[in-house]
Amino acid sequence: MLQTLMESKDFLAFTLDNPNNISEAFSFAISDHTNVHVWDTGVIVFEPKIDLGKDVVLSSAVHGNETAPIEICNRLIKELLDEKIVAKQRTMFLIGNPAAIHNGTRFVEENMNRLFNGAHSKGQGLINKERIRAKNLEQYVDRFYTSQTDGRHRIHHDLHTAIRASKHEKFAIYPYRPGRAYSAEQMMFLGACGVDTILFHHEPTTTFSYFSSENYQADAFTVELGKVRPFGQNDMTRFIATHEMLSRLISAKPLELDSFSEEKLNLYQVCRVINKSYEDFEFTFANDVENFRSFPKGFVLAKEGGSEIKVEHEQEAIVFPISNIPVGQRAVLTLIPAVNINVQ
Ligand SMILES: O=C(O)CCC(=O)N[C@@H](CCC(=O)O)C(=O)O
Ligand SMILES: [Zn+2]
Repeated sequence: MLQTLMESKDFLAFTLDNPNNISEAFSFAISDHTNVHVWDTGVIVFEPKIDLGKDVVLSSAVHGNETAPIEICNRLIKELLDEKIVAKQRTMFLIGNPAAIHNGTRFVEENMNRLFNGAHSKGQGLINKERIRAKNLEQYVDRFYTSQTDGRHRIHHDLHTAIRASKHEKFAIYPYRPGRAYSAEQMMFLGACGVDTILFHHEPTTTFSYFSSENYQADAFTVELGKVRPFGQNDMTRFIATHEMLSRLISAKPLELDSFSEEKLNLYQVCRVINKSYEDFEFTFANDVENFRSFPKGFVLAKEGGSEIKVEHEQEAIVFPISNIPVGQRAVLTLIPAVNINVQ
């Protein structure tokens, strides 16, 4: 297996050749500076012999058809294996759902980004591969973060692309983190990646980024890097800044971040999570309405079960509208401008 990987240095191809598992974990060294461990299919850890105190998780393909993040991560892995860059921070890459990548779909049986923080084992339990994989991914994150002594800086960027086009092309969701201030430095890092818009979530979720944030106090984000496209159709020039900043992060090159100012970013707080309660749920607006489109008070956003769901604030912007989901799941988030955000 090592030979196959090192011939191509293409970890994505290696992962897709082994979509369910690998026969056994393996390790090797890059020159005398980095140990590399492949713990499972889609799971590769770079451990510098001397690191500078950060534990960085970069995950992609939690949704299998969101290809741009997979290409960005695969390029970084290749550059590390080729020694074009040298890791100076412990870094784990996770390719979340290889079977869904093969399928070219968001998921095979169940949306994996609703299965974290233990949700995989609730209800009917570990009944499908996505539930098992979500549980395993949690265990890899746990092993990666807890195998070190305390006091390290834990970071997790869970990289996605959105189904719809967005008024703000790149944006991040900052998971709910009661009692912890939001990090000015992390937000300016995202800004330097071209991610100029942050949504502050207001309640616990079952997403991968919330899992790392809540359980390991990681600076964790769901990062949306643009609109979903199949392999070969991403304009990789749109990700130059993101690639550059992630490369600097893991190789501990100067980040040269701007000082934080609310004016430099678009800051929204989640106002309402609207779940689908009836099978006949439907939006009133068209499929090509962009994320962050704002609607006035009283506007009917959706209809279901004979009633109307209306905008309640002066203006609410919508993000992630989706109606072909199971009853009980999130159909859309509404946003208002963020106020009184505790930033340090
Ligand atoms: O564009 C969409 O409708 C969905 C894009 C996507 O996968 N978003 C994530 C956001 C996770 C979060 O809220 O942190 C998701 O829905 O899982
Ligand atoms: Zn996604």
